Amino acid sequence: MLSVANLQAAYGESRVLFDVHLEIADGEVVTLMGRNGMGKTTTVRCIMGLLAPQGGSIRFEGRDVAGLTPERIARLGAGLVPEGRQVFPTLRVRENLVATAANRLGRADPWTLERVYGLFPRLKERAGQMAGTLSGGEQQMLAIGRALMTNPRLLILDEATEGLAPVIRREIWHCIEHLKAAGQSILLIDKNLAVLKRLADRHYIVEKGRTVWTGSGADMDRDAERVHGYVGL
Ligand SMILES: Nc1ncnc2c1ncn2[C@@H]1O[C@H](COP(=O)(O)OP(=O)(O)OP(=O)(O)O)[C@@H](O)[C@H]1O
Repeated sequence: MLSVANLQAAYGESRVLFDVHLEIADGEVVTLMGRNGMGKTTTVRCIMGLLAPQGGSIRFEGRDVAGLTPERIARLGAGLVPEGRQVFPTLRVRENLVATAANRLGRADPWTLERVYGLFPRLKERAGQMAGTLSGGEQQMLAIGRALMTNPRLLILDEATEGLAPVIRREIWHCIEHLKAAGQSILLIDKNLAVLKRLADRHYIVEKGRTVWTGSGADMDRDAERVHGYVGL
């Protein structure tokens, strides 16, 4: 469903991505790992159309999407949970969720408010609360719920659990497991190697703007020293 090859990108004069590649098939959960500043968010920004790539290709659902607007790419079925959540702070929880509902046509089982509340009962309890007053973990749940309301074919989570309390992290991981079991394709960025290894089908590691390693969790165990070096453990 997603195929990124030889992706190159820059901020002004400063080249950041040199050769990133990654593939996600239907229903797969794939991770993108690497130390801070190695190019994970920039890769996501290119996939979502938030930054125009300087070279390489990005194919999503069989189409070349490099250079399309973020709106077009979102409509093709890419849903992003951005780093830092970015919920609408002055809208209520319920309003945040309905504000982005889309892509329902032709979906056998579209996401609804009730389904999101079923996944995250805390959001139901706080449906009338301003999103800006939620805890960090609740905001992350809301950001995930908001992305799901667009019925994405591919859900992308940038820093899925960063800065969250352990109990909330567990809830987020549980939710991702649930989505995976339901066949949702997911691109996951996070630093929790142990959980990612268990949860994801395959992994990609970027180092200074290049994909330097790819493999399964079992490959990771076999190649532990190199992998730990790349992810900074
Ligand atoms: N808006 C920007 N303007 C200039 N340089 C940027 C900008 N955003 C990111 N960079 C630089 O691009 C490089 C890659 O950053 P990116 O955010 O993609 O890394 P990352 O792997 O997602 O890291 P982190 O885990 O810290 O988010 C870094 O050197 C960063 O300083």
